[in-house]
Amino acid sequence: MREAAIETQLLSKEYGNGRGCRDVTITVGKGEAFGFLGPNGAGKSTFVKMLVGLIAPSSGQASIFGHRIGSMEANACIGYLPELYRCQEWLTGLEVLQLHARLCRMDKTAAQRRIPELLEEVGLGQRGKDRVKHYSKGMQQRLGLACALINKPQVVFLDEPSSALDPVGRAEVRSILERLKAKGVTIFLNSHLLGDVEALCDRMALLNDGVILRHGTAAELLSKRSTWLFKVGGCSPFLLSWLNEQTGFQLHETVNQEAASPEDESVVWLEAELDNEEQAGWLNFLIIEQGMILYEATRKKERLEGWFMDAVSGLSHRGEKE
Ligand SMILES: Nc1ncnc2c1ncn2[C@@H]1O[C@H](COP(=O)(O)OP(=O)(O)OP(=O)(O)O)[C@@H](O)[C@H]1O
Repeated sequence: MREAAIETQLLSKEYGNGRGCRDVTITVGKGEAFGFLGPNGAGKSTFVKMLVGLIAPSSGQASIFGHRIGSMEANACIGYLPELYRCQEWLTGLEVLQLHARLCRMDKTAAQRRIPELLEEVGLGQRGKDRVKHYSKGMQQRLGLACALINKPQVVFLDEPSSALDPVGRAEVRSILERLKAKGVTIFLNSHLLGDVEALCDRMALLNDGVILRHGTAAELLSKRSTWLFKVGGCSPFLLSWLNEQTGFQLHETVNQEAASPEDESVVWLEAELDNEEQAGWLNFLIIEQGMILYEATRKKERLEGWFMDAVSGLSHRGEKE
């Protein structure tokens, strides 16, 4: 077990209106990228604000590298990019970073060395002397990231770092985060971009209505469901219902988005949700045994998106009520 970077024990925040988050217990290992997911109003920002010392918990405990959250020692280890970050538009990128370096009480010479390297790191190497008001949203967001990284934090908390960015901006932020992770920085990522979370994060938790519903690695969370596709020739409605009667798998005809439609009308794609490979093997056997042709059997990669929708559908969540 690797050293814990973030540890929380029944951490709760209850605002005057009863909202917030409740009894959150998680551990994030050093160097790990942890994704914090949840619908609007689930309590993700509230949780991060407690960890970075901006709001006081109502109950519970938490530490960053063993230091109590909100303490000078804990704050010295962290970087934070808040949601909808705005910097002073009248300053240049360079000046914004100088300001943050001063706020971190960085030594002047160290700051002089660090700032150009950081601007380079976030792809603003040529634009440091331009005023922020002339930056695109993507550039402002990358400058925000640079501010969060000024003190070479061991842990960075990023609250929706890619919201409001176009696909190019998102890809840029994602590659900065990948480089940070490769350097061993612990990343705590609040995001609605499930593709980014799936690609970057080692583990993730799903928060709804202030409580954690599930947590684990993507493989652990997604392993329970898997959709299989079978390309079958010579299938008829009679054979399809026979297969369903035999197996109870609710096999049905579908369109495979990732493959061209079969030219021959007697060839179809069949889809079923299966628990394991044995069930797929059994279906392969029955298809062939009944004289059909099995061209292909493939497992569709489950996207986190589908899992997220399933996990929160039918549940009340606070975003709906607002
Ligand atoms: N200062 C506050 N006072 C009262 N209620 C608050 C306060 N801040 C947040 N809330 C409420 O607490 C709940 C959790 O809010 P929070 O911003 O933490 O959710 P979130 O998961 O980050 O949402 P989003 O994805 O929309 O940013 C919401 O119902 C919100 O309205």
